[in-house]
Amino acid sequence: MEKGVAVRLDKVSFSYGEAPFLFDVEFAASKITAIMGASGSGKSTLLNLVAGFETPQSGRVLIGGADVGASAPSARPVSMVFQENNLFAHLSVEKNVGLGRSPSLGLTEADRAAIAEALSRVGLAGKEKRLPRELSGGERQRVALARVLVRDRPVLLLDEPFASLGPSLRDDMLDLVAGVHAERAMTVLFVTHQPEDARRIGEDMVFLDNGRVAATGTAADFFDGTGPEAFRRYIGASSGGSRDIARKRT
Ligand SMILES: Nc1ncnc2c1ncn2[C@@H]1O[C@H](COP(=O)(O)OP(=O)(O)OP(=O)(O)O)[C@@H](O)[C@H]1O
Repeated sequence: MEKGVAVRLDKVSFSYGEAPFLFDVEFAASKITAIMGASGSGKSTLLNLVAGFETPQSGRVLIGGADVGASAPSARPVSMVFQENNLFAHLSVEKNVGLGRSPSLGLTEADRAAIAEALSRVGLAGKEKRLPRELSGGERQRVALARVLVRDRPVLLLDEPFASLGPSLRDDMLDLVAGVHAERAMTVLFVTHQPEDARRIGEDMVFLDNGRVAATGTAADFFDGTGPEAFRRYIGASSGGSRDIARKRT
């Protein structure tokens, strides 16, 4: 099983035609880093640059020290889970997970065993033959996580994967991610709007503002009240202050 690897954006510049983004940041190997920032600050763009869905205008994306600039998304050592639309509607749960092993679904016995194990790990044993529409929103995200497990890449990109789920289900899913992370030690980049989610599983924090990295540090530092001023202002504005966040968890 592969261990996590550091992810570095080395002076990566990018633009959709308007205000430019400039990312110069390293995500530590085998850690869960929560990425926060106001809407439009560039969180999804940063993940898309790592995944290879967008191409830097200059600078380099390094994964485990290797420049992945020339690699297509499928060749990069990453898997990604989005807020929704992770699954193919016409394929069963089992096949959606199988795509993590083989894009053509040419599955070996060993692949099938890995798929069954992954589905069991995320609590979906017995639902292999269902179609995505026959699942709840939370179950669909479990299928996406099972696919991450069989894909077994050292970097996991999560783009608000549980944002549409209710709070208690969200906590269950976060605990599942934390459990999988404890087993696999992948490097996780976790985009979230929810300070309590970042606090629950985040070890490190990256705070974006206006297309740039405005602050980095440990989650403990960010949330104990001494974190960066810009971050305190952000969570103060979005959720009524950091002390409320501490309380919400208890
Ligand atoms: N495909 C695109 N074409 C043009 N502009 C885009 C595109 N995708 C994003 N943008 C713009 O780039 C900026 C950053 O978008 P991005 O999705 O990275 O922000 P975000 O921090 O993830 O926001 P949110 O929290 O709302 O998801 C926004 O101003 C957005 O409008």
